[in-house]
Amino acid sequence: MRLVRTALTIAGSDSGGGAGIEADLKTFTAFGVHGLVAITSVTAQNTQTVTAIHDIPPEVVSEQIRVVAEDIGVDAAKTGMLSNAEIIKAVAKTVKNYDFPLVVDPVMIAKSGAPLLREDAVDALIKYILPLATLVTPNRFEAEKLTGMEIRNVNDAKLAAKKIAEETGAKAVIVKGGHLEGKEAIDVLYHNGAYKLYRAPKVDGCTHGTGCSFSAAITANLAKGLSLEDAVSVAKEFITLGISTGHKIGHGHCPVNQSAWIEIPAEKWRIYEELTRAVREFERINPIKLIPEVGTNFVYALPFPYARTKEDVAGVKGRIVRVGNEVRAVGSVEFGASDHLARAILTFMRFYPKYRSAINVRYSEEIVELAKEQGFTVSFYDRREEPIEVKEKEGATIPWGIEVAVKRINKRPDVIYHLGDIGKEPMILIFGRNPREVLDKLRLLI
Ligand SMILES: Nc1ncnc2c1ncn2[C@@H]1O[C@H](COP(=O)(O)OP(=O)(O)OP(=O)(O)O)[C@@H](O)[C@H]1O
Ligand SMILES: Cc1ncc(COP(=O)(O)O)c(N)n1
Repeated sequence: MRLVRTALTIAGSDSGGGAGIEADLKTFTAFGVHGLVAITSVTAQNTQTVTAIHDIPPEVVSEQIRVVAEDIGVDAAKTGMLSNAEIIKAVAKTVKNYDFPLVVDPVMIAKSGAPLLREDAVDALIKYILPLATLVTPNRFEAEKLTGMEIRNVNDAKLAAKKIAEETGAKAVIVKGGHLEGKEAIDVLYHNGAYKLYRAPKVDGCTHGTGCSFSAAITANLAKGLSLEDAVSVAKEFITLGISTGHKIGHGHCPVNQSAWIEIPAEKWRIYEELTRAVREFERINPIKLIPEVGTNFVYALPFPYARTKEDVAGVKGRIVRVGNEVRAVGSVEFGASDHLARAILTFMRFYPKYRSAINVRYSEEIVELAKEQGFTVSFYDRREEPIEVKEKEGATIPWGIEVAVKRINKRPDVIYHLGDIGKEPMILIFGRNPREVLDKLRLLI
């Protein structure tokens, strides 16, 4: 028996790696599904434009489907850019020979505005492909084209989803809300005579390849045996994360980040292990004199572009404190466990993204002097110079202070200190790329 699930994408290639089969394969990988491909068309494309389209002969498209289906087996498939009526007919004829679920993303126009389906092929799509669909995933404009209706809101989307299902014989339809007005991206699923809404906050980010990646995520999860409703739920979470964490590459619409889905959990585990080890080492060093009244924290943030809020920064729950003659971590390493130091590292990372770890220790003039003698770059901020509007804003002091200290010198600081204020203990912060580097610097100060 084959243990790994497989998903097939029948779609066009995007040389920019943002949409099409490239997006589909990355998405399949993110879900641990083995990806198979049948390329329909090769596009010369970047984030701004499509400059050339070379369609693959229909019999070659069919043959790609046949060979993988017969040798490897297909657990679920999707279609993307089908380009012309001949390819559509060939794909329909071939997929009919198999009984895998088929997700149809009725791709018509690229984000950049280029047509990806010939005008005269829309009828063929409706006639030959949609009746075979387990699910059709039109966006607002595609749903308008398929129904002839105008879609402005969720109610219109509901009517359109039902109309497409009833008129084409598709088993289910989801009208996507990425292009509808409003603060939320609401997708409307019509399946078995009932509606289900999928909601997510509309995020500012990278949207090239959203439709491809969303339908590929549904396909991967159908291949893994999830119900249609559950597969859509996971895909919705996946696409929202992918849009918000997209790398801003190119000069047009930047692409969805499919790897965030696996990279973030993998990085979190690595961070947890490294920081836990470093905290144990810190306890072993037992630097009693370095522990401030408020305790020490030791933090390690997710890499760029994933470090955004304190929940993306690991720290020690309850901090590290003095217990008699010993230095002890109160709780274990957790994401979201630090507030102050998390804000400090997030600000530092805006200037030096590779410097993801920090520790705070008791202030003393000797340590600042020792740091300078060791050749560390030292900077500071003065809480008494904090502007009133910053003082009044909850949680704004530390980001302000770190920014002031970083900008004070034109070199990356290893150490930043402040002398405190009324009711605020003075403090020294040590920065490094990782907890090991922070500990190495700290050792030189003992
Ligand atoms: N800015 C956004 N924030 C959150 N979710 C979004 C955003 N834009 C689109 N989505 C979601 O992404 C998925 C794809 O929807 P969209 O309407 O963008 O598809 P599409 O237009 O077919 O994409 P493409 O243009 O890549 O083909 C849907 O779940 C949609 O709700
Ligand atoms: C080969 C191919 N397939 C699909 C899309 C649609 O994606 P988008 O609308 O995000 O550009 C594309 N641009 N290129």
